Formats: sequence, structure tokens, C-alpha cells
Amino acid sequence: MKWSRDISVVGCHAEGEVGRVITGGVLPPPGETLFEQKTHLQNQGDDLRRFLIKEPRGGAFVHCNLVVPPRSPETQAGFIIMEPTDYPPMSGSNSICVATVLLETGMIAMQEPVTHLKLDTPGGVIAVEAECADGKCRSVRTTNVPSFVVKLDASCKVPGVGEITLDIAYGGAFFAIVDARAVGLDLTRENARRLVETGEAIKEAARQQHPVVHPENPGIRDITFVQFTEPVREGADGYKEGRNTVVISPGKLDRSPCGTGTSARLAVLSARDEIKPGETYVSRSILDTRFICRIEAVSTLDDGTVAIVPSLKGRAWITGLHHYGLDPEDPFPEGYTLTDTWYRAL
Ligand SMILES: O=C([O-])C1=[NH+]CCC1
Repeated sequence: MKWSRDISVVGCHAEGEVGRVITGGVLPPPGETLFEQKTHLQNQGDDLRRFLIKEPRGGAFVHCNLVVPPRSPETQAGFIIMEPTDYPPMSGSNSICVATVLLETGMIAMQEPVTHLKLDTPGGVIAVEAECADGKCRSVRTTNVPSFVVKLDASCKVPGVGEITLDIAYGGAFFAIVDARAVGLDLTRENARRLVETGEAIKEAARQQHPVVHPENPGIRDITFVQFTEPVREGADGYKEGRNTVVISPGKLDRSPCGTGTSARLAVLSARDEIKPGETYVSRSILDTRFICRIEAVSTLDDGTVAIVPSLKGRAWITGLHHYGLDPEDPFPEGYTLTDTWYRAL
């Protein structure tokens, strides 16, 4: 066997959402910050993402996280999130996968019963609290970056859908949040393809009609995801509970409750005075997996925007240890896609 590339990857999923973790074979990209490193990868090193996420080594369901040395003070490691078409600044399910892999593979020493970490991401520093026992992470609580509302009840004209109302908020990426009833779709597995098609149409229209930029980082801009929601109700355990599903381009649903999407939704609920700091909120996915969430604090951005600091707790499971190699004669060194599983050509 003669490979020109040999990349070590730990397979993992958090509450059903795949979050593979690159643990070897890739040097850190240049850059003084994780955001600069992410930008370098995006602009000059995207072959890594294509090699691992496109077929035949990946698929439209794959997310990959590159572990890099920390850049911010007091952090123990950093990670850069690579998705089927994007490099989001932060990701809840991926943060739970990365923390679980770092601790269960011993890259960072596990402390039982609780390990506290600070991890560096392109969207900022996040705090992680992992409940550990017998060498395993039983749960991971991530305290996310400040999340805030951009617009409530914005109008959006969507070809093939009509005029709808949506909220726009940031939770580590920008989300257009739509009540699923407005498009006549229930959040069921059977509706997955229709939710994706409708969500992608809404995303394109919302990006054009509602351009957004992060007040503290002009490099973080544009709506990345559409989140469909069901109304908040009281769950069986007495906590407020809301189901959602997030559409991830080019064409899949987040199988987890989506930590950044839930963070954006909590910012909207807080702005509408429908949830208080410290109150438990259960976010459920289309698979009915759960993140247990809270608003940990209320803060203000540099421009005076009111923000919340949300946390989400869930669990990840390691599914395999992989070496992805490139045979110099492989005809697909940067992979390929077909619209049968990728929904649209890339
Ligand atoms: O949990 C999260 O924030 C996400 N999961 C996949 C895309 C973003």
C-alpha cells in the first residue's frame, strides 16, 4: 500500500449527529487565531474538507472537526468545524463529539467525576463540563458563545413557498427560524426530504432579503441554516420543551437537536420573554434525541446588542477509529458528489 496522505479520524456522533474528529496526519493551518486558521483552510486548504467529506470517503451526512493546538489563553485545545458546504464558527453537536474524543482517547487527561475544559473555536472560546465515569464521558455540557436576536417576525418571500414570517438569530452561526406550521410540514422522519427542499428554498431567499453580519466579527456573515420549530410546550418532566430540525446544506437534517440552532432559538425565546435565565429547556431533535439547555447568563455585545450565554448538555459515542488514505492513483483525490444523495450538485 502506498499512500500520499494518511489521516487519523475518530468516528463519533452526538445524539445521532455525526461529528468525526481528525486526531492525526494534519498539521495546524497557519493563523494567529482559530478564525484565521479556519479562513486559511476555507480559502487555501479546502482540499482537506473535500477529501474527507465528499464521497467515496465521506457523504452528505458527514461533519469533520480538525483538532489544533489552542490559541486563546486558558484553553486546552482548539477545533475547526468542516461541514458539507460550510465552516461554521461553532457547532454544539460537534463540540460534544470533540470533547468526548479528546477525553476518551486520552489526548486530554480525564478527571473523574467531572472534567472542566475550555476549547478554542473560530467563533470564540467555549467552556465544557464533562461528567466522566469509568473512562467514559457520560455527558458533556457546552457553554456556547453569546447568542442574540437579529430580527423578529421578519417577512420573507420564498419562490415556491410564498411569503412567510421568520426570526433571525445567531447561536454560533446565523439561523432563519421558521414555525414548521407556516409551511404545512410536521417534523417527522417521513418529511425529511420535503423539510430539506423547503428549508433550502427559504435559506436562499432569506440570505438575499436579510443579509446579516456579526457585530464583533465582520467575517461571520450570512444565514447558514434554516431551523424549523414546533411550539414550545411542557414536557413530561415538567420542563419547557421544543422540537426543531435544522437544514444543513446541501441537503440533510441535523440528526441532533442542534446546539447552535437551539442557542439561537433560546435567544428568540428570551427576547420574547418566554424563558428566563437558569430555566431548564429541553431541545428535541427529529430523532427525539435531547439537549438539556439553559441560559447561563445575559450579556451585551460591543455594539450594545443584548445577548444570552446558553449551555447545552448531551452525549456522544465513539463509533470507530479510521485511517483515511490517498492512493496517488486514486481518481478522486478530492472526492465527488451526485445529486441523488447530495440533493443538489456541488
Ligand atoms: O449542534 C450544532 O450546532 C450543529 N450540528 C450540525 C450543524 C450545527
